[in-house]
Amino acid sequence: IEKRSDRYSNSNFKTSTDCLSKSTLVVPDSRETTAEKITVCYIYNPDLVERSDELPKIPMRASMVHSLIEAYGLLKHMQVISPSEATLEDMKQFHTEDYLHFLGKIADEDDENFDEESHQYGLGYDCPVYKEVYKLACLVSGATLKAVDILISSEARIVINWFGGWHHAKRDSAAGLCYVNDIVLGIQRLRQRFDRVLYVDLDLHHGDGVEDAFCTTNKVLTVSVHKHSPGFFPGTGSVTDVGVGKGKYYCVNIPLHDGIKDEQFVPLVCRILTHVKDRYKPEVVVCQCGADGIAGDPMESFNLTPVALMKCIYLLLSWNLPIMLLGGGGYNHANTARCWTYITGVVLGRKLACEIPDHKFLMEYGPDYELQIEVGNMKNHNSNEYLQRVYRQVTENISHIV
Ligand SMILES: O=C(CCc1ccccc1NC(=O)c1cccc(C(F)(F)F)c1)NO
Ligand SMILES: [Zn+2]
Repeated sequence: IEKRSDRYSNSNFKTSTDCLSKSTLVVPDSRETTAEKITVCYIYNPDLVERSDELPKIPMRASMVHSLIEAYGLLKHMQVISPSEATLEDMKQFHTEDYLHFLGKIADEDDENFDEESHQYGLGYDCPVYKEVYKLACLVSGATLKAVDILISSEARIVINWFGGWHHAKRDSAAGLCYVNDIVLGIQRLRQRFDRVLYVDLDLHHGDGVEDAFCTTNKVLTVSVHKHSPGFFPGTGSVTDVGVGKGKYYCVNIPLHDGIKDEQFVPLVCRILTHVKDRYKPEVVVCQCGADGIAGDPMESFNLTPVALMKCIYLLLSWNLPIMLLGGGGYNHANTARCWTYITGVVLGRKLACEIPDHKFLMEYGPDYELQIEVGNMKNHNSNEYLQRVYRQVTENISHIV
């Protein structure tokens, strides 16, 4: 029986010239083990995907992610769990009644123009108003809450919800394409069972909605690594942003500039996460795996490959704590599907073929039709001196964690 500490142990962390990139993690094919002892739950149902497909700015992305995971034959190695919709009561644990009622009103009344009211709830250009938005909010929140229930009941210790991770939403408004903050709702519920929650945000953007929700408490430690440049959304998340009151030093921000590559990103993030683990001793981990920092994303910011995200997640998995993996940004839909499918494969300890298998969306993966993503070659504005300075400031902040 393969133990989790074996599957994700560093000794297993072999790199090899696999198709994904020159240094790729190759874990022993789990067929070698007599039986998979590690249960991985995958949150999915057709409604959740259909509604997520309707999200403005990422049309059909959810279907592409799920279809690629299915095409690689990974569903049979996971417990596929169908979530129910969150209730108004569930969402009121974070969001205001006014905001939720407004979302609900959009669904009920027809083409009444909500223009003036919309803006006070952050709806409009960045977060377009659309009829089914309340339904989406219930499904997405329900999915993450279901994932949390699985961790709380110890049914599994690894749960994946690629349809969640909407880290910008505020208690009384939508923001940055996020209509409901499923992550905050999930962490609030985790706190009913776990004393110390670690939140890690790997998305290109600062996880401001989650940080704001927990910046005054030491019961949730948020770590966000993100692009931090003048005028880049949301603009928060500087290294001096450490939290307030009892939460002071329990917000960790790793601000980066354009062009960072795996080789700089992985050591910086993994060293910081290791310091955080040693000092904070979290009991459960939530990781937002936004893929808009991957090379080829229209955000055109970072030069990461999926291997970078995978190596950070692999470190988190090696801690042998209950963990929830969530989606997030990612606007090159094929690359986002490639990234999250690759991560799903690694979590399962399965090597994936380089060739994208034939499936409904195969044409989206041309012209190479490969799982690998070419390393980006945008100019790197992160000097080693800059990264050293950030690392020193962050570790100095972390040293105050008791
Ligand atoms: O990815 C995000 C939110 C990104 C965002 C924040 C605020 C306003 C708009 C956006 N999203 C975009 O700008 C966006 C979304 C989809 C596709 C594009 C594209 F133009 F880069 F393709 C851009 N958070 O993790
Ligand atoms: Zn993002």
